[in-house]
Amino acid sequence: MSQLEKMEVNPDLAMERAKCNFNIMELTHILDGGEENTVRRKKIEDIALNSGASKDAFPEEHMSPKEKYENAVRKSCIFADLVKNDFAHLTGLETFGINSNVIRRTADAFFKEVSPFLLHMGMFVPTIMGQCTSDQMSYWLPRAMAMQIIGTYAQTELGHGTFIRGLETTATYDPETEEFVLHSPTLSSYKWWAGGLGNTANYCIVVAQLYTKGECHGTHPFIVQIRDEDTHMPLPGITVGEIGPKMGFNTADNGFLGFDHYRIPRDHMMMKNAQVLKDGTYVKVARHGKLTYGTMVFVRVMLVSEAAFNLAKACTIAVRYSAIRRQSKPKPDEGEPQILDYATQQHKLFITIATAHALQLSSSWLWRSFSAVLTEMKEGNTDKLPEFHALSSCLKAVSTSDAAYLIEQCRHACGGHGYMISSGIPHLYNFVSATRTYEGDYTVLLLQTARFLVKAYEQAEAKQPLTPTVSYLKLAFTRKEPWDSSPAGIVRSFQALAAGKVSTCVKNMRKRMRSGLSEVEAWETSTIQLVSAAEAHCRAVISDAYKSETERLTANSSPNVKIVMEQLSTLYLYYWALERIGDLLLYTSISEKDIVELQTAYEELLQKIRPNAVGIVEAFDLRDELLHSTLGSYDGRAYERLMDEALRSPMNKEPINQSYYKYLRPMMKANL
Ligand SMILES: CCCCCCCC/C=C\CCCCCCCCCCCC(=O)SCCNC(=O)CCNC(=O)[C@H](O)C(C)(C)COP(=O)(O)OP(=O)(O)OC[C@H]1O[C@@H](n2cnc3c(N)ncnc32)[C@H](O)[C@@H]1OP(=O)(O)O
Ligand SMILES: Cc1cc2nc3c(=O)[nH]c(=O)nc-3n(C[C@H](O)[C@H](O)[C@H](O)COP(=O)(O)OP(=O)(O)OC[C@H]3O[C@@H](n4cnc5c(N)ncnc54)[C@H](O)[C@@H]3O)c2cc1C
Repeated sequence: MSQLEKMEVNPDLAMERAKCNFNIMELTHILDGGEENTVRRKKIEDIALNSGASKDAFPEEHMSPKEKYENAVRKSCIFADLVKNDFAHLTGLETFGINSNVIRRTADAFFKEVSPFLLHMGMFVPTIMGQCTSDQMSYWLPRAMAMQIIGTYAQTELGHGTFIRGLETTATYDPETEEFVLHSPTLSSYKWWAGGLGNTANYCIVVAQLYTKGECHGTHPFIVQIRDEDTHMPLPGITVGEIGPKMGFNTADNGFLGFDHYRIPRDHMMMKNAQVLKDGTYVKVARHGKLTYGTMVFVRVMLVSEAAFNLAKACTIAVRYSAIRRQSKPKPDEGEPQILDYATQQHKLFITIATAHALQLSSSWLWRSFSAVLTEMKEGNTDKLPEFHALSSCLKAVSTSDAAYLIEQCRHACGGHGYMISSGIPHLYNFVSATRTYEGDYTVLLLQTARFLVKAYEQAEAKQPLTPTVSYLKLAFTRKEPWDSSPAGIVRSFQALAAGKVSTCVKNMRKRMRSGLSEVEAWETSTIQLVSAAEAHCRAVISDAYKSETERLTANSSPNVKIVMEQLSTLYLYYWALERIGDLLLYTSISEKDIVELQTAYEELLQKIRPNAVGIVEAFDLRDELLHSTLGSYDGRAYERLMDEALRSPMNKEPINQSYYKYLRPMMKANL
């Protein structure tokens, strides 16, 4: 038995648990969306994690890139089998993986980085569901679900990721053979980045410019076989490989792909939204031109829950560690305090917890809106798509950006030990910082939201009706918002601030156009302010959703759980009001006295949250297997775990490394 298995819980952590004054499990149920969800999640975690299949005999950090990948494939196959045979019925979905936070969450115990199947589950299958006709779906979906084929999503090229209309891969229809000919005309047209493409996938969705009868109809998705189903050899006309080491995602075999006049059958074009008939006639089916971008919108919604989940992991690690770490001696007569007692540490960490709640609740709210929009779209009504695109774009941008910033803050909060891979935080940061870029870069997505806001502002100006998430824009045409420090008052101030910023942008653009700039130039020169306005809009949306979801979810909860949730949602509002003081001074009547009072109220709130901090993070109910952390484990034995990990390092397997004889000894002897 290792020394660790004999260890008891760290006494500081035991003391924190003893003083928690609310029912932790009740909060867990709320965060899980109900007690029955918690029960089902725990069952799934027990099946998957108690088997020990998620564990590595040898630490992954010490494997070569190739070994890491092979180990991730091995575990992906075990995990896929578990999902299919042991708990697919418990997720309530015939399909596995899709929209299932539980499966997503459980998978993290198996992969410190990511599974090479992530894109299969996260984009290949959803694109089949969203872009195929029912005939196509009944052919492809069962094969993909049963993992008879493994797919990925190859849209981005070396030369273009953001600007989809600029993609260069061509799919030219040949009516003679009823085939599309896929071709990569330039180096910059090579597909680049798709997860699982390097070595794992034998199929992929390729987004290419469709040509038929000599005319280009823009980008469309195609299902393309790239490797032999038996030998796995790349097929003739296909050049495929892996793109090399990255900051994170190193077990995802992100790949490149080129086509040399490669032929696929006509019906491998995904034909739900547009079709090419046998004779080459192009038929547009969808009522909205951007429905082929549907998978990206779906994944953007998913990424808001991803941000919340990874933030929950980071703050669980950092808060537990801050409870067991003692440092400095501010009072000479007393011992060293737990670092969690420092106000500055609370300032770093409690906003992280509050943001995890804010994003999780906003994400549930966003999923509900998404389901409603999907239902309407199935009935042929796409009226809500522009608003939903604007909403999902800004929420994806702001949630992933906030999560990356706050995970880094958690690393700072763990001092030097947070820099260790074994703390778990570097992996979280590397993963989440990529989510700020992929599926639409932060700035680019906020500018999409800004386009919608500017149009909505013009509607407000013309006294036309506004859609719900922007109805506050009418505040831009009223007097300065009076400052009110209640939660509802702060949400209103954030709305007034966003409305004021949108109004300033529009006025600046108009002024620039009057001075001779074209509309495009006026937009371009205003983009810094437009990004800021879209961020302010998103902050107002999150604050509003967080506040109202907290009220809804605590309507019948026990008093102490209600207090804890309200404290956190108020903390979120105070924190962002203090961060945006300059803007509030411009767009509300906030005074110097109000600001001083707000700062005091914020600091008092940190103290109120402090006694329950460990209990609050433990309500995320993250098992040690999911955290992969020496610093954040349930027993709080961080030092023993750090030492245990150090001793597992291959660098400590021999008392003298051979480089001593080869290099160090000759050098030192020569210098005698
Ligand atoms: C068994 C083991 C398995 C273990 C696994 C565990 C289980 C896994 C389960 C689930 C996991 C879930 C997690 C998922 C993670 C997935 C990982 C993903 C990895 C990364 C993948 C990628 O990155 S794929 C590539 C994504 N690329 C992008 O996002 C590109 C961004 N660019 C764009 O979106 C667009 O080009 C643009 C928005 C920037 C502009 O588009 P375009 O130039 O075409 O349009 P216009 O500027 O002309 O605009 C015209 C008009 O249309 C509006 N519009 C644009 N986009 C949309 C849209 N999507 N919807 C609606 N409307 C849109 C635009 O605003 C304009 O409107 P106007 O009214 O004219 O203003
Ligand atoms: C880990 C990871 C996994 C990925 N997986 C996949 C995958 O599976 N499949 C796939 O198809 N793709 C994938 N991608 C690609 C990803 O979707 C793109 O990298 C992303 O959309 C950003 O596009 P880009 O690289 O072209 O960035 P660029 O657009 O070149 O961005 C560079 C900079 O230019 C700025 N910029 C660009 N356009 C504008 C503009 N109009 N206005 C203002 N600023 C602008 C951006 O804000 C950014 O600061 C992945 C990427 C990563 C990092």
